Amino acid sequence: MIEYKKNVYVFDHPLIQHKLTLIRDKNTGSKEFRELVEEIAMLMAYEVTRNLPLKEVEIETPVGIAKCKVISGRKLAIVPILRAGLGMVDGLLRLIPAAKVGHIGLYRDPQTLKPVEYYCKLPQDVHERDIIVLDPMLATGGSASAAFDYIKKYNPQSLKLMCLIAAPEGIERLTTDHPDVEVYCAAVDEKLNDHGYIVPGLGDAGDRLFGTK
Ligand SMILES: O=P(O)(O)OC[C@H]1O[C@H](OP(=O)(O)OP(=O)(O)O)[C@H](O)[C@@H]1O
Ligand SMILES: O=c1cc[nH]c(=O)[nH]1
Ligand SMILES: [Mg+2]
Repeated sequence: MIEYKKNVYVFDHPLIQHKLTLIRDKNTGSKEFRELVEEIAMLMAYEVTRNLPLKEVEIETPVGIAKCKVISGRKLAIVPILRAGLGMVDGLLRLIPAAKVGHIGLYRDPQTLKPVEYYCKLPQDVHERDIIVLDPMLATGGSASAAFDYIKKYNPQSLKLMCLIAAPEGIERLTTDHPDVEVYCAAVDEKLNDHGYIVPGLGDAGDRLFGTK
């Protein structure tokens, strides 16, 4: 894991990088794209949960008593930004099946590039939870910033963003608006184009996941 700047980390694990290359390819179809996004999210979850606190417990094996470790009562919630964030949810739930799932519906207006909110539903006890927001693309950063504005009203324990590809512009915006949020991504690309798309990126993540367009 590389520290890109304070609170921004890039996962350089070979499996993550290999799978990211496959989803960037314009010839990768929706079925394979979906499977790969889920797999990358699962691999990223493995790294993101590295510092979860453990506590000691005693259990009885068939042979004797063992002092072992279990995760000590941290409560997690994952919050995909619709639509594209949905593609990452199952990857996280495979490793953290007890996590609650909130949803934030935002789409980016193609003209203004500003996020438009259309749905929000979070777990009731957000204030007790560590939150991981999921969205494959951090472009201008407007959508992620709006999502954290919303979630912060509920005073969660901590905030993380997991994305696949980030633009430098999005990182700048998010770390300025929300310096307390830890950002995890698999790549920081070159720039945004005139339509606010990440270059070289992977295109429109939502459309590629769901086969729209
Ligand atoms: O950083 P930003 O400039 O805000 O752009 C990133 C947002 O754009 C995409 O969503 P989109 O608006 O395409 O909606 P969709 O997921 O429904 O396709 C993407 O999934 C992010 O949510
Ligand atoms: O490159 C981009 C930018 C925003 N949303 C996407 O899906 N892709
Ligand atoms: Mg989209």
